[in-house]
Amino acid sequence: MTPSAIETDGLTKQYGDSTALSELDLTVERGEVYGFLGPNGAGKSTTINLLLNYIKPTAGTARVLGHDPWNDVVACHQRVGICPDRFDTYDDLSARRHLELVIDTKRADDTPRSLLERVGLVDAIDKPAGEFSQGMEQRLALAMSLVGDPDLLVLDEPFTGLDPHGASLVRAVVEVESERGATVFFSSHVLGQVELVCDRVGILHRGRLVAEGSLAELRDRCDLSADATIEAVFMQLTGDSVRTEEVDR
Ligand SMILES: Nc1ncnc2c1ncn2[C@@H]1O[C@H](COP(=O)(O)OP(=O)(O)OP(=O)(O)O)[C@@H](O)[C@H]1O
Repeated sequence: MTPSAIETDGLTKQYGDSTALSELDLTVERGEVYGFLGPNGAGKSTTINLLLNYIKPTAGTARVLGHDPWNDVVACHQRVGICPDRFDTYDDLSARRHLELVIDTKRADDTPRSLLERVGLVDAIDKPAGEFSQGMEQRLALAMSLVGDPDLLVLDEPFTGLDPHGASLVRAVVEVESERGATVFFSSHVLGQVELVCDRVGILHRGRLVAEGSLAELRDRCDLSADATIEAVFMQLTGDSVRTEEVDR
């Protein structure tokens, strides 16, 4: 049986007395587009950083494409495309060179030009990244995440800093990747965009997963009408009255 794209069991991260993530049980199936939502400080980046072995858990386990991210990191990263929330470019290197480095590392056969075409950055192919705007850096990071047709794309806040053209382009990339069979897992505060692309969303609040499901399922859970926006669902589930110990799937 093919393992799930992401599976966590009791995943927990403490910083001193403060709990950034508490006993997260999460399963993202292959081919899903999963939106990971939550207010500032909810634990979204902590979860992503744990899954990518950027930080170690205090407790719990995780599997990424069937691999243990802490003991099998090379196998994990080989088939995962990562678009981080903060991306530091090498100022003197061009977009082309950034992509060549990732293509070499992943032993992929993409070309920088074809990747940059997908993110609308081909005109800047030979420009030093130090001259890029924030949105251009974001597009370059997205192009780098697509190298080698990853089985799992992990996008941390992919819509941040993008104009409406850029946001539409990210959605198109997600759709193409999903049609290709890739799993897409992303965090976002841009709820309108999430609504347009996700099969399922999970909502984190104060380090706990408080709800998970399709938008229709979450509307039902919140007793909201069929035309309620994801923002209305989000506001209800992350209000102070929510009982964070309950996870409703
Ligand atoms: N290195 C650290 N040391 C101490 N506390 C940390 C550290 N990193 C994160 N935290 C805390 O962990 C909690 C979760 O942070 P995290 O960055 O995962 O939230 P987030 O949901 O990604 O937030 P945002 O939407 O603002 O990016 C916050 O309370 C944050 O202050």
